[in-house]
Amino acid sequence: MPSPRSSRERRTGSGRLEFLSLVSQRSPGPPDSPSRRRESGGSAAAPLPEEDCMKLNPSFLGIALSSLLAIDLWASKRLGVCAGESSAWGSVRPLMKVIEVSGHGIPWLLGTFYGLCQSDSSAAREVLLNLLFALLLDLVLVAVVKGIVKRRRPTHNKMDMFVTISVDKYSFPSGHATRAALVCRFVLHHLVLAVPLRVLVVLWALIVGVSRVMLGRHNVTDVLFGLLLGYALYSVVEYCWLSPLSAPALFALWSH
Ligand SMILES: CC(C)=CCC/C(C)=C/CC/C(C)=C/COP(=O)(O)O
Repeated sequence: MPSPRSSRERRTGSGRLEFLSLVSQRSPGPPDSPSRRRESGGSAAAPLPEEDCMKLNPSFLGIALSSLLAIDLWASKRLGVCAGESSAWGSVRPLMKVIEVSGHGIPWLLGTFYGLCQSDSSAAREVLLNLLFALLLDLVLVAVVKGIVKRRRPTHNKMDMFVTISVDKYSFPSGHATRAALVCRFVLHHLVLAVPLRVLVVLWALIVGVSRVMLGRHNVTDVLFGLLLGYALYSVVEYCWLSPLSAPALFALWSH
């Protein structure tokens, strides 16, 4: 009966044992070709491609991210209570859609542009011009991140949104959430409002965020990241603040 060792060892003329590597016994070809798989007979000795090894030994970060993703998908599905007319809170869907329009890019862009054309004080023009710049920057940033991440919207989402652009088939981050956080910080910094109104502005931003998940448009992490991104974006807008001194040509366009 041949010993198990004999299949992997060969005696040379000098009597020394020469170890044959399994790799050298295999036929040439790509590492994971069907012929190679057939020859190895699926035995445990065949080395795995590097990416498979990584799947078998996921890092702590990998496990944490997969768990977060699983919780995110589960929570988003449960919270998507207005995703359709027949959903648990389907009757609230029309109200959620009004909130959706209140955070949409078109009314904000058109409203700011209209205000800019109507304003007769240079201080108001400066604020509105910067708001317009902030809204455009937000649209571009969200489109770039959506295009890079390419995360699909939740499967329970009904794609019946008011005016979208091509990247809006993706969900990460929520454009409504970034805009709500950005506009909220902008308004709180540049408009003198009574405390109840300031509270209302913050509530509006939070409700816009929550409504994205309830409508089934987004997962929870899309909205949380969107709110953070919009919050951070306001700091960029403040840093790049346009004034008659820094952008005289732009202000000359709007002076009557
Ligand atoms: C000037 C210009 C290109 C305007 C485009 C305005 C527009 C269609 C914005 C899209 C707003 C939108 C539907 C964002 C998606 O929000 P999510 O919260 O669903 O990510």
